Amino acid sequence: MSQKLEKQLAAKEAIKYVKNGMTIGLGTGSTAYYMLKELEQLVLNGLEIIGVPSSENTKKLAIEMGIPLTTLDKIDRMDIYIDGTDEFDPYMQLIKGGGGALLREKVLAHNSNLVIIIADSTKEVRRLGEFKLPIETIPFATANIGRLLNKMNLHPIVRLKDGKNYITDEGNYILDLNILNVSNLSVLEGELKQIPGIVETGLFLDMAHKIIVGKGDKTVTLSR
Ligand SMILES: O=C[C@H](O)[C@H](O)[C@H](O)COP(=O)(O)O
Repeated sequence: MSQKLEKQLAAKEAIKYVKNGMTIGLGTGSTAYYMLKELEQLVLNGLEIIGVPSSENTKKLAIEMGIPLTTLDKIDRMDIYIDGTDEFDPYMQLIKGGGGALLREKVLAHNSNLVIIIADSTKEVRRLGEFKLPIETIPFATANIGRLLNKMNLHPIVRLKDGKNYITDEGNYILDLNILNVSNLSVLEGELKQIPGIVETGLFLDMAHKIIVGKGDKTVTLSR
């Protein structure tokens, strides 16, 4: 079964949690795209929901699909947040940010009553870290932070796009870190968040309430 079908199945399952009148945080990426397609259909069929997009890209797609939108400054909390992930482990911990949207995604997930992660089966790992950990840094401090993280053996790589620094929706840069040798990820999260100029990390620890995984022609749901 293809990854595409597994993503679609996971998205269809996640959408079952969406009810009339809900406010929904809309994730970013190729898996979240299928969730948007499901919502597009529900909205066409008369369901009344409001989405809060986690990126300019998702905002554009949602507008094209006719999904009503609002912004975080106009609401208190979201009923549900639905998004993909780059990796998840058996303890439901995640690495996100492969698409560079980690900062707004983490803000929305933090402000949602139910966080549902959708994934194809390739995203499942025994231990996080095959995928490099993205962190978002302010341009002013990125080179300095890079040198510091090198000394911490995290081998930072500045993310590029078309030969230039990749720029996030918040105008920041991304460093991708090798965390394979890190034994305690919550300690690492604390250390990174204490470095001025690091705005956010792609470690989503204890944030996912459900992970819906497409596996072949079925889905498996992990719940916290
Ligand atoms: O920044 C991007 C997000 O964290 C995505 O949810 C993540 O990269 C997974 O993307 P995809 O569903 O395309 O694999």
